[in-house]
Amino acid sequence: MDCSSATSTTLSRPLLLLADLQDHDHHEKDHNNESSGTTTNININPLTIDWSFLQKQKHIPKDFIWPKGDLPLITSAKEELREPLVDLEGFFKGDEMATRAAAELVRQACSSHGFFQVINHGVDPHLIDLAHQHMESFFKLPTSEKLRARKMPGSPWGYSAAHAERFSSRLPWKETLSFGFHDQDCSVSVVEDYFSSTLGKDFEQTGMVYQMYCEAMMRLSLAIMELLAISLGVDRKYYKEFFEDARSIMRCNYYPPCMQPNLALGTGAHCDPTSLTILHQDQVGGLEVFQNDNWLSVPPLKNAFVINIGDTFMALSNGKYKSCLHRAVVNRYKERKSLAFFLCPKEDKVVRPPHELVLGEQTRMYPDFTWSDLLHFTRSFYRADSATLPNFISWLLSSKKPNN
Ligand SMILES: C=C1C[C@]23C[C@H]1CC[C@H]2[C@]1(C)CCC[C@@](C)(C(=O)O)[C@H]1[C@@H]3C(=O)O
Ligand SMILES: O=C(O)CCC(=O)C(=O)O
Ligand SMILES: [Fe+2]
Repeated sequence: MDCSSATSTTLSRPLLLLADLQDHDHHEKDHNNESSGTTTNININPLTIDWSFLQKQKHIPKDFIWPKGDLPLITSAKEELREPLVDLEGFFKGDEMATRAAAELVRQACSSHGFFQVINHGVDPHLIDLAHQHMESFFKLPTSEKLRARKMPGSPWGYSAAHAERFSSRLPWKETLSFGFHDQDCSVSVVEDYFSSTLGKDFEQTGMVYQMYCEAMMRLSLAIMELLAISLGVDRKYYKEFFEDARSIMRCNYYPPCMQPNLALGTGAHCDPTSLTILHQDQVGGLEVFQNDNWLSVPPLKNAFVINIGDTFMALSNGKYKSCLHRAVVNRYKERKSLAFFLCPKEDKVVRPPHELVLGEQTRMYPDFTWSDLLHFTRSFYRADSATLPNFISWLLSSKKPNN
């Protein structure tokens, strides 16, 4: 995308400042956080946030302050997650010995905390760079331009500033751009169509880049699904076939610098409700994983993808693999960006583990459910956090009770 052309069409930028607006009735009933330190008492305009204005303030608005128990102990130097790098080269070549070695690393990591990293993944490094460049260009646009892609009520896709259109406190210190991906109909490039229809001709190249990026993510996802099946000792096609008509979510995360990083969070502690996340972070650092009762930082590796197990795959593994608890912290000086591809099954597919994992005395850990039920739950009733799945199952079972 030629950024100058994008800015040349920029409308005269209306001064979109924080405005005192009636707080929206969000689906989340927030409890205002009692937090230490002076706060800027500005009502967040749910339609937009002027980050350049925000960053000039000495204190962050109260709605961005998280409860003490959620906050990073900024004073402690973060211990790094010592995570094996799973080399996929041998697996891609069909080398059985290398495949078994990779599967064993995956099994150990996923049985404990659902997180590993992969190298020699086969994704073109230039495509990854392009995806980062276009993400940078988009988030650097004037607010009025970004708002042309803003999430409309009822739609999961589009631009959001701090999810201020959904939540009224514990706002994440981030901007996001989310869109859907599937490759069932080869005649349609869903991502290209999304960018062209939402943002116009100037974003055709961006659409092409993210279409190619999502196609690469899909290929890698299916390869990892085969490796996960091997590591679990089940039919190596089971998960690949389950996800062949996947309807996935692509999300660009942009975390501006924050003047009070010890009071804010870029993304609060959570397990992804989805199945598998393939994340590429820039070189700034800020991703943390909860392991052995500790928050550990994940050092950025340019040639690696972060892979984490989500709630839906935990159910697909009958609880053998753990949904990874993670978060993103922010810092005072450097913006941070990450590309997150969330693999999701087709909405109406019943999430059920392969029979090999439910043999004999092994009971089912979770009832049957569909991804559309879980997605609806996170969009309408429950803000995804570290306990989404158990709360979802309670909600699902109670909604099925005959007297409901
Ligand atoms: C299905 C999804 C919901 C979220 C995006 C994908 C997978 C991760 C989820 C999320 C990032 C978990 C933390 C809270 C959340 C609201 C966020 O900070 O963005 C979640 C996403 C969402 O609901 O939009
Ligand atoms: O930005 C990151 O490093 C993590 C983002 C994340 O966990 C998410 O978007 O689900
Ligand atoms: Fe996540």
